[in-house]
Amino acid sequence: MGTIKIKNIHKHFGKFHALKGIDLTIHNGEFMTLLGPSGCGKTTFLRILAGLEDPSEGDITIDDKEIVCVSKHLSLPAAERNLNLVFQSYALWPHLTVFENVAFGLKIKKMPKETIKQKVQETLERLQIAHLSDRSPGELSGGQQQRVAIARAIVTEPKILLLDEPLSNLDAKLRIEMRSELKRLHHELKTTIVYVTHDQVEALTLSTRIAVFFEGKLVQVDTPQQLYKYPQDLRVAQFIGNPTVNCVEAKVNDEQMTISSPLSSFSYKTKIGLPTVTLATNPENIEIVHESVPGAIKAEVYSVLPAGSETYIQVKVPQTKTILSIKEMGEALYEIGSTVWIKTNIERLNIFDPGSNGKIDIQLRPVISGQIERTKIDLQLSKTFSIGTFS
Ligand SMILES: Nc1ncnc2c1ncn2[C@@H]1O[C@H](COP(=O)(O)OP(=O)(O)OP(=O)(O)O)[C@@H](O)[C@H]1O
Repeated sequence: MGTIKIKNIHKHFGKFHALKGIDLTIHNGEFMTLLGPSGCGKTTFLRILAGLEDPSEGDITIDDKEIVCVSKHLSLPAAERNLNLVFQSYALWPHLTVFENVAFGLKIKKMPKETIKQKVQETLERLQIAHLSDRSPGELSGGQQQRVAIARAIVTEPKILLLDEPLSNLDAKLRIEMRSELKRLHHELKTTIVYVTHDQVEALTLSTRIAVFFEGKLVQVDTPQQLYKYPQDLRVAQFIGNPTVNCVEAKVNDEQMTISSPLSSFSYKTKIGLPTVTLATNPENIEIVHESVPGAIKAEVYSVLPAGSETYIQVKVPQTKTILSIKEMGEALYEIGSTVWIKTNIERLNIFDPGSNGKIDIQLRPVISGQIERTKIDLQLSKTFSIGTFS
């Protein structure tokens, strides 16, 4: 078991309010990633979980056992929390061999020699480093050292594993390799993992859920799929996705219940009460079409970036100078400067209040004019939108 319940955690460093009331439940066996830009408070939060830092306010329980309760002046020492922490810098003991590094925690627990030998051997094999058993850390590559650090953390079978940017010192190829190793390990061990990163691809690929931090606050906790498709905050939308999400300002006409933007124009059912909103959509939700079909907008190809299995295309919407990113699978051949037509899937459009960054949940109605010059246009029929004609 390894369920962590965190209630109303605050952390002040002098006058600086680093964590501002964090509430989060991490379920047993979850791979929970703490994601956010540099300085948002992820590491501080992890250090509080680990017992390396005390919060200024709040409670933490692990499997209903209180480990932190500031009002009762309670904070269990790190060693009594049944968790292990792996740092970004592997922090291996340089004078000990790989075997001795991994065996250390078991020796402290005074396990019999034979049991230690067997457990260490099993763990080294699991991480595919058994052949390096007699080497010292100085004789290992960065990736091998990282595996030793992880082996050392899991050999004692902690309920909870805390990982602080464990892959950030590895090169791009090794990072990808280690990502799948970590995912496989989590699947096999079923340990609760709390993982800190500022790399959104790492978060999306590894996690069962992601907790996104901004400026000391938890902004959204969701599965990677939900977070990517339905960000609840504009900052989350802008942080997740590669290439980054397309954001455009759109004018709201509450009298006519219409929103017009360089991306798409449509009507809605309930008043918004704001003069402008921000529309956000991921690059794969915009399609390049080669003629002026209903709902399409004229644009000019600005750049074409082939990336092997996919192609990133940027287009400029002439009247507005807006540049949009589009992702197409496979090889896409477009001439820079040529005219294309683009069509946005409005079902995959998220709408935000640019003031608060919060998501606006409004019921959208059909595209009323796909073109910047408003011409009479037939509306598309989709399962959620009704048919009609606007002029
Ligand atoms: N001991 C400290 N004293 C004062 N301020 C601190 C201390 N530790 C952290 N901070 C501040 O608290 C904020 C959060 O820091 P933290 O290390 O948790 O951020 P982070 O999200 O992990 O960033 P990064 O990804 O760069 O590691 C930062 O503004 C940092 O400067």
